[in-house]
Amino acid sequence: MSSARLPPAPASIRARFAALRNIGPFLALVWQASPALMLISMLLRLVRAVLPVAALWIGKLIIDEVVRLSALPGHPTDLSGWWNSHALGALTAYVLAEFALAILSDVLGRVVGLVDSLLSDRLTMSSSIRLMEHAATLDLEDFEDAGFQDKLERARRQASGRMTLMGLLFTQMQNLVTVATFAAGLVIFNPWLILLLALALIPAFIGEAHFNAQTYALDFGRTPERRELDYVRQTAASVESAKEVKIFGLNGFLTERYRDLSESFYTASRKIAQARAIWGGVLTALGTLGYYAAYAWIIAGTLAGQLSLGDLTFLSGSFLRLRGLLEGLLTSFSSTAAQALYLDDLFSFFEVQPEILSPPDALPMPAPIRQGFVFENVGFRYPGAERWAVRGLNFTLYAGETLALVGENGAGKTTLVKLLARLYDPDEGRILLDGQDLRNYDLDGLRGAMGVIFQDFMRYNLSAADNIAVGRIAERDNRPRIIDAARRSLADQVIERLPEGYDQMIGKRFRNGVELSGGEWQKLAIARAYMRGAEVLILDEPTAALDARSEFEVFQRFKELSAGKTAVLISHRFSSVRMADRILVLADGRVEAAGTHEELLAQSGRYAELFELQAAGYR
Ligand SMILES: Nc1ncnc2c1ncn2[C@@H]1O[C@H](COP(=O)(O)OP(=O)(O)OP(=O)(O)O)[C@@H](O)[C@H]1O
Repeated sequence: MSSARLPPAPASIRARFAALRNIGPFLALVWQASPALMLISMLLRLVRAVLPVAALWIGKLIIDEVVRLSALPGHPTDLSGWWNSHALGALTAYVLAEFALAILSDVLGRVVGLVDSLLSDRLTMSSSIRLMEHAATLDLEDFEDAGFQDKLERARRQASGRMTLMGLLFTQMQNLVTVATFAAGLVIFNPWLILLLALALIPAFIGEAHFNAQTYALDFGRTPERRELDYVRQTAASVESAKEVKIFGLNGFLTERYRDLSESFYTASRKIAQARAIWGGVLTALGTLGYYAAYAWIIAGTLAGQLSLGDLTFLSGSFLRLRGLLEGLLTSFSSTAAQALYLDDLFSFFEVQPEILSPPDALPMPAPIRQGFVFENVGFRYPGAERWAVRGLNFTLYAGETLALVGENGAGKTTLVKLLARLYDPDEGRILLDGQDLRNYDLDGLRGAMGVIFQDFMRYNLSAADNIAVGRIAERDNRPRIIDAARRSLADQVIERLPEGYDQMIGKRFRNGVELSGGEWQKLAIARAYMRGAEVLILDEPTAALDARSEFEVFQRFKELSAGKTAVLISHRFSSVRMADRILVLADGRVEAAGTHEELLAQSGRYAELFELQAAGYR
């Protein structure tokens, strides 16, 4: 939790400009989201960019024409007189043109808004999908790492929340073109004035850049706390936690924790906001000074007769707009750099690469498996852990046998299963499958041939049918296969009682969802193993909540139905374990003993001791 362990936040202004390198890849991302929309947005903005200078120029022509007409000797004094004089042709044309420009600008504004919002939706969608797709390729080890979780969290926020960057960039490009057109007009009168204006704005720009960097550093350094904040808020009010929160009266504790965390957030960001407001005010005043110096020059020029009244309005209008535009450009340039820093998170997430991969010339998964799996001196330590979870593990899982794993909590049973499914690779030794290292096989093929139901299996808030179909999602529409799997795992009896049967939404998260008991959930989960139809079936204690009769039946069927398949089952109930062909007793990450139920009892070791303990409980 300490922020001291975090890498230093890139708060310097140099780092912020370095982050601008992300703009290119970002625009590529926008382009991939929808080339057509991006092109339309750019073109429309280009047209919109030149409209302000055109409108101002026509305004100047109108004023000069009015001044010229009113200076004509013996000119009419009322509107009908003017109308009949036929002298208003040019003026009428100017006014109509100005009107048409105003309408065009409004219409373009709306269309650009629409196109941008569509494009931004597509961008959110495509980057979220890319994020999900990339996350799916990464290792389990990555997900169990807190630093990775922080990175994922920041990338997720970037994918959905930071899409303002797109609008910001596009508007900046449009404003740049507008600035160029105004500047081109002004350069004719006096180029030094533009320089004056630009110089006056630089301090405000540096100020903005500085405070944006501080805000980012704050956000960056506090990602772990923010995750905790979200976690506390969710725990205080979620279906999963409501029971315990009520019974243990945790509400006050959680609210207090939330308050403490968010108070410190608030204090830190208030400090930055206050400093930004004060400094921003002072530095902007400098910019205003530059503007009025230029304004004074224009007025003096008009009084001296060097500039017409139309020139005066055009120039002062241009200056006013230019000042606003330059100020906007400089500050938004700085916030673009800030947003680009956040992009670092997204792109650096995309750079994380999985380590558990298929080799280039991967072996196909053998079907059927002929010899089985051989663990040769296998050792594994979880990342960052001091203790070995398993070490010096030597045993064979023969093809076609049903092997039970027993051992006390933390003995390494689940770890062994994770190694078998290559969710992790061993740090020492190797696992052979039919004589070849497991790492030489095609990873998708290997995982596809395994059906593992973990003790902490997922409770999907999906329909009953889909909860089973996840075992082999490609067969989701194969209802007979789903029903068959349910029958084998005894889940059919649970589903029969649901008001909408297989189409019943399960879980309390969505409307019309029905909650199941722990044991009923387990029967659904076990059906996934049958749905999978895999060659290697592994049940890692997903039966703990089943009543004694159900567990007996489930394992009895499991034994029958997995005939000819390689199967591993983990259970703390000896009545189930004894059905296995062979039993491995694990202790402290090693195989302590192996044999059939009878053989192990005869050895009078840990197995016999644990069996006796359980049996005594029933006498
Ligand atoms: N993700 C993890 N990160 C770090 N250590 C872990 C992780 N999972 C398990 N361990 C550690 O590895 C050891 C073996 O755990 P494992 O889950 O394999 O035990 P188990 O025999 O399945 O226990 P149980 O009967 O309680 O399910 C334990 O000491 C545990 O603390």
